[in-house]
Amino acid sequence: MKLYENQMNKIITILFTSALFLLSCQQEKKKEGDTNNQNISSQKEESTVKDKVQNLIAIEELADSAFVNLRKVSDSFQYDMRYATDNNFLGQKVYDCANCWLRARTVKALIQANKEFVKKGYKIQFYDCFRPRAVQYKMWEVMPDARYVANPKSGSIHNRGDAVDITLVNIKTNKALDMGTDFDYFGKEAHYDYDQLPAQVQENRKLLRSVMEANGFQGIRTEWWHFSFIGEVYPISNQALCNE
Ligand SMILES: C[C@@H](N)C(=O)N[C@H](C)C(=O)O
Ligand SMILES: [Zn+2]
Repeated sequence: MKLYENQMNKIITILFTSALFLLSCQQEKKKEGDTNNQNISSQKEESTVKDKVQNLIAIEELADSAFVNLRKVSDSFQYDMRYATDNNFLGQKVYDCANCWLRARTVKALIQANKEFVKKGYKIQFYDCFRPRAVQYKMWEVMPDARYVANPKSGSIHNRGDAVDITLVNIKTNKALDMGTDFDYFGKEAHYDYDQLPAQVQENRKLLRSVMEANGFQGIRTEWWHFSFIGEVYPISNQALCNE
């Protein structure tokens, strides 16, 4: 009887130990699986980031006069391309595509300016970049006043790919800073030197202008949003807005 009990105990112990062993093997396999899944998903994330960086054009390698689609070079900017909508002073959509085309030298300077804004918690939002001359003619028909629209006969710096209409956006709230008027408000309140505005608005305008000037741009007195890159005046271009 004693012998039988001993043998039964041995069998139970062996069965129990084997069960434990099998269980721990299964858990180990599951852990391995989890780690593999984690590795695969982090590899995926890494390659998405890499693809993003690799897909961007290296601006440093381009000639200053080359035309660049800003979205292909950097993802650090924001866009509200008004002429590709009907929310503008013309009351109609005059661009088929909301691309921001500019000369490479202007893009380089904008990237530097934006880095300074980002350090302060803001980033550039574009209203307009390169503008076809045909649109300049349409604008002049509606607003034939050189304080607000450049005469299409001589052409705007926008038509040459070296001017931008911009504001600043708070990175945390994604809201545009208060500049006192909307973009393309053609009146004295939009003049850079108009001083009947809250101190904060005047500070916002100053911040925008000081960083842009420090990076090679020149503003105009009558529009707080307009900046031209200072340098050789390049010819008027026929760059197509809808190119990739
Ligand atoms: C129309 C306005 N956004 C603008 O850019 N005006 C300047 C003076 C221009 O046409 O060059
Ligand atoms: Zn402008």
